[in-house]
Formats: sequence, C-alpha cells, structure tokens
Amino acid sequence: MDSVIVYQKPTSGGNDSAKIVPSVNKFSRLPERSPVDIQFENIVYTASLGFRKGKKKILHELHGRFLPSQLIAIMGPSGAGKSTLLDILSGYRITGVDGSVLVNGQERNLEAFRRMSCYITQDDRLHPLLTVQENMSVAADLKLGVHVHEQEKNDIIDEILTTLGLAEHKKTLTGRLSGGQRKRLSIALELINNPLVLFLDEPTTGLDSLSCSQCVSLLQILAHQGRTIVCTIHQPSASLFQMFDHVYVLGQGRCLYQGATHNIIPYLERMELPCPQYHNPADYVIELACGEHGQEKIDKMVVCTQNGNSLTWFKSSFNASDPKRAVEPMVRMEDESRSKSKEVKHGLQETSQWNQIKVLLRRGYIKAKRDQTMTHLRLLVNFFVAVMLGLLFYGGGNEGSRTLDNYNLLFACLIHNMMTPMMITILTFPTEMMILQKEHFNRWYSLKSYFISITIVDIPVTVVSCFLFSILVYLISGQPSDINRFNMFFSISLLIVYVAMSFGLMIGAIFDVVNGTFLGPTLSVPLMMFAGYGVNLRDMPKYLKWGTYISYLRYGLEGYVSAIYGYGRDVMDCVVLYCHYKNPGKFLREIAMTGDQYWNDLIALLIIFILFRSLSYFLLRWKIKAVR
Ligand SMILES: Nc1ncnc2c1ncn2[C@@H]1O[C@H](COP(=O)(O)OP(=O)(O)OP(=O)(O)O)[C@@H](O)[C@H]1O
Repeated sequence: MDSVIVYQKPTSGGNDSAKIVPSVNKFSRLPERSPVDIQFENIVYTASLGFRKGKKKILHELHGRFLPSQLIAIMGPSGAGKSTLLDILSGYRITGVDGSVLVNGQERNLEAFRRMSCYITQDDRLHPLLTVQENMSVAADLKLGVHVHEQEKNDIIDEILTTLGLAEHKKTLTGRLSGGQRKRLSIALELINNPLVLFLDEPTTGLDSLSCSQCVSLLQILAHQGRTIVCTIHQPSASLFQMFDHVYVLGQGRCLYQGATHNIIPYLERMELPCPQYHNPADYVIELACGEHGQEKIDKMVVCTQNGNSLTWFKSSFNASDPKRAVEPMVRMEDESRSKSKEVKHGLQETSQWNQIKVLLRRGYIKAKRDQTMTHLRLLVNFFVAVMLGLLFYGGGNEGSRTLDNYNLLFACLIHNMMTPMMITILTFPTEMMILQKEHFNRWYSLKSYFISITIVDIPVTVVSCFLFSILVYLISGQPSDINRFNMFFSISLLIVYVAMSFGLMIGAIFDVVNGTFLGPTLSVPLMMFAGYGVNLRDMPKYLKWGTYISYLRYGLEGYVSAIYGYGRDVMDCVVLYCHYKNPGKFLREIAMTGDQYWNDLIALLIIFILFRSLSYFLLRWKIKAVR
C-alpha cells in the first residue's frame, strides 16, 4: 500500500528549513522488492596499526538484527565503533572483518546486496558546481538507465525533490545550499533508484535541531514504506531519540542494548540502572557506554544483551522464528538479481559503459565551464605567464647574441608546462577522489568509465591553454617564423602538459593535498636535474646517466631545442660586433645535443604519457580497494 509523505513547499523566501511543514503528499515510488532483514553474527573488526605496530580489535564478536520497515539508530560514544559497524554492514569495509552478515536469513551476497542498498557518508560529497537539478539528472541518467524515458526521469526527480523539500532549490548551485539542504540532496540522489536499504553515517551532524528532526522524520517515513534504514547517531535529543524505531547501543566495540526504542527504559530498570527522572535516556545510556558509571556496568549490559544476540527487547509484535519471512524474500531477491544480471551486463552498474562515459562527460563539461580554478584561472595564468616570459625575452629568438637567454626561455617554458598542470591536479584531485569513492561504491559508474571521462573532458581546456601559451611566447620572443617549427614546439609543450598532469594524477590518487603538494615539486627536482640543463648530457657522471633516460623533462628540453635550433636552421642575426652562438650548430655542440632527436623525444614523451596514465589508473583502482 502506498504511504504518505509529508513535506509542503515553502510559501515564500527565507530560511526554508523553518518552513518545511508536514503536509500530505504521496510518495509513489515505494520499494517494489521484498523487504530486507539484516542479521549479523560474531562480527569482529581488527585494524592494522601499521608496519610492525600490531593490530587493534575494534569490534568484539558483535551480534544484531535489523528489521525492515524500521528506522534504526546505532548509538554510542565517540570511538565506540559505530561508523566501523555501519561500514561493515553496508559492505564498504571488507578488510580485517570476520563474522557473517545474513540478509533475510541467508549469507549475504555482497554484489546482490549492493544492488539494493546505498551508503550516505557523513560528509556530503556533492559536486558544488552543479545545480540541484543537474546533480539529480546525472544521478538519474546513471542509475535508471537509458530504457527509462526522459519524462519519467523528470517525474521521479520532481517527486523526490518535492518530498525532500528541495523543489524550489532546483536551480541553486549545490555549493550554495545550506548544510541541511545538502544532507537532503545526498539522500535524494540515492533515492533515485529506490534502494531497499539505506545506511547513513551521522546524518544529523552539523544540522540545527529543526533540520535534524526534519531529516530524521523523512528517514522515518522512508523506513515505514518498507525500507531498512540504519543510521549512526552520536547523542540525539530526547525528541529525536523517540523518532527511531530500534536502537543499537555500542560501547567499546560491544553491544550494550539492542531493541525497540521504547523498551530502553524498562531494560535499564531490569538492569538495576534506572534512568533518572527528567533525564534523556539517550544521554544516560551514552554516559553508561562511556564508562562514567563504571566498567562493571558496561560488562553487565554486554552479558545481558548477549553482545547483541538477545532479541528480548525487540518490539512485542516481532516474531523471530517466522521461517517464511526468512527464506521467501531471499529467494525472490536472488531471482531479481539473476533476472537483472540477464538484462544488464554492465557489472555492478545499471547502465552501459558508453552511457556512463556520456553522462560523465556531460557533467565534466558543465563543471569545466563553471570552474574558476581549473578553467578560468588556468587560461589566465597561461596568458599572463606567456606575456611576461615573452616580454622578458623579447625578440631574442633569432638574435645570435642572446642564444643562451633563449635557451633559458625554453627551460622556463618547460618548467611552466610541467608545474602548472601538475599542481592543479594535485590540489584538486583529492576532493574529486572523495566523491568518486562514494559514487563508485554506490554503483553510479565503473572506475574505467570515470577515468576515460576525466581524460577526455580535460582535452579542450588543456589544448586551448597550452596553445595560448605557446603561440604568445613563440611570437613575442621572436622564435623562427616557420609553421613547422611552431608545430614542433607546441606538440612538445602539449605532451609535457599531459605527462605532468598524469604525474599529478598518480600523486593525487594516493596522497592527500598536504603530502601531494610536498611530494609533487620535491620529486620534480631530480627530474629537472636530469634534464640536461644545469649539467649537460655529456658531462653527466656515468653513474647518474640512467636518470637522463627516465626524466621526461630531458625529452622535453631536447625536443624544444630540436624544434628551435635543429634540422639545419640558418645562421641567426647578430646586431652586435661578435655573437658567439649565432651558428645554431655550434650552440647545439656546446650543450651536447644533436638537434635531430625531435621524433625520438616525441615518441619517448608519448610512451611516458601512456605509462603514467595507465599507472595512475591502477593506483586509483588500488587506492579505492585499499581504503575498504
Ligand atoms: N584503520 C584504523 N586503524 C586504527 N584504528 C582505527 C581504524 N579504524 C577505526 N579505528 C579506531 O576504532 C575506533 C572506532 O572508530 P569509529 O570511527 O567506528 O568510531 P565512532 O563510534 O564512529 O566514532 P565517532 O562518533 O567519533 O565518529 C576508534 O577508536 C578509531 O580510532
């Protein structure tokens, strides 16, 4: 039966959270599949503390059962293991985990389970440069597939946004939404494919009390429609606490209470730990879990709940030994997942790789258009640096007395083309990585589709900014008026930019912004040393020669020199009495370059680019698995 959802559109501007007033509004998209009963037994989580530092047991042989159509709170003091338990139940954390998770009475099939569940992280990992509508439409295109008609997708989006009180913010950029609105959008995005199970890590953190109760009452409604909704929550107010149907209290990685919310007071009385009058039971139970009333009280509670195994305090209507309920839905669930896998052959994702790439390219294009750093600033920086370098070395390109200056200019161009794209990638990718982890785990797209799309989407801005830089520097500094030489100069610049970006991607995929910003330039210094600029390639000590083969800057510099001075360039002008290097051949001999290595350098750069790109893909794949 369809249930009723309760949000009314605000009537005028101002703080909308104060105006989302319950009203009658039908949320027709009820779960079409059977409800999900989650049971877990003997869950142990052991975290590795690092090389030779041993291990730490975080969760201790936990048991528990979460029923469908209930809003469940995992509560406990900070560090009790709430997020860890949620990660394990959602299937996000798989390393270091022992014990079993049962879905409708049968061992969980992680793939089938992921198809019907979603995980909403504590920090709202959203694309700030997309509007609410754009975010929703990308999610719909990725999660509903191409067989769903556009109009149907829009109806679904409208319904969800209206339900969650976001309809009037459709055109607002996500970055400008309030904390509560962002939280609701995070939920809205995952509701698009109508999951049966929702896991939310601290959905109320950072929200004011009204937004908190709105968020929880929304979850309550969604749960009562047949979904199983599990949230971690820190220390709810008394009124918020009452909104949950079921509570699971954790302390020191063990279960102190599991049962209906209204049974917690009788439970505490039975334990001879009565909740003081006028005291919020949630506060009191957290005090107990913290050990404020003594360690023996914690131990006593763990024994009484059998570490989560006891079902005594579940609501009275619950019948644990209903075999029909335990098996039948699971059979249907398996059937659904089988029939689904017959019609969709895209791995865990709902749509084909081609569609994923298409949608991600569309999203990438919108982001690039609005991005101040990656697009506008990048174009501006290239323009200004090119003009400044051009003016500094004005007209020196064909002047025999300034050959060494011109060589310095080529090196400066090399460093610019390396540093700017590398640093931008190192600084921006870790934020993208957080969103990628969430969206990839929630099966929006495969890593391959994501990687292909970020490689393609950046091409126009990269090519335009590199071309702008190259042509300005080339013309202002008076390099040879030869279109072939310019093309050679531009091609080397573009390859250096791409190699540097891939290098930045490798660092950004593994390290955070702080470590990445340190490592990027630090690792680039030896590469500069081996470029053959300070110490030329002939004078490089034998035992360090290998460095010149692996430094992509060496191929860049050699390629530039070949483009400008190689291939039989004529003697240059000389406006003073004596120009030592007016003969390009003499200059090339002096810097130990032959000037005819352009194609070798180009191929070497291409190979390094392909190598770095492939490596960054594998590092990304490894990182995504390693965090789990
Ligand atoms: N990979 C890890 N290595 C070492 N310790 C870990 C690791 N993961 C979790 N822990 C520890 O396990 C404990 C539980 O962490 P968890 O994040 O689950 O707590 P929590 O109850 O969600 O806390 P909070 O409410 O503060 O978020 C903490 O003491 C944490 O330091």
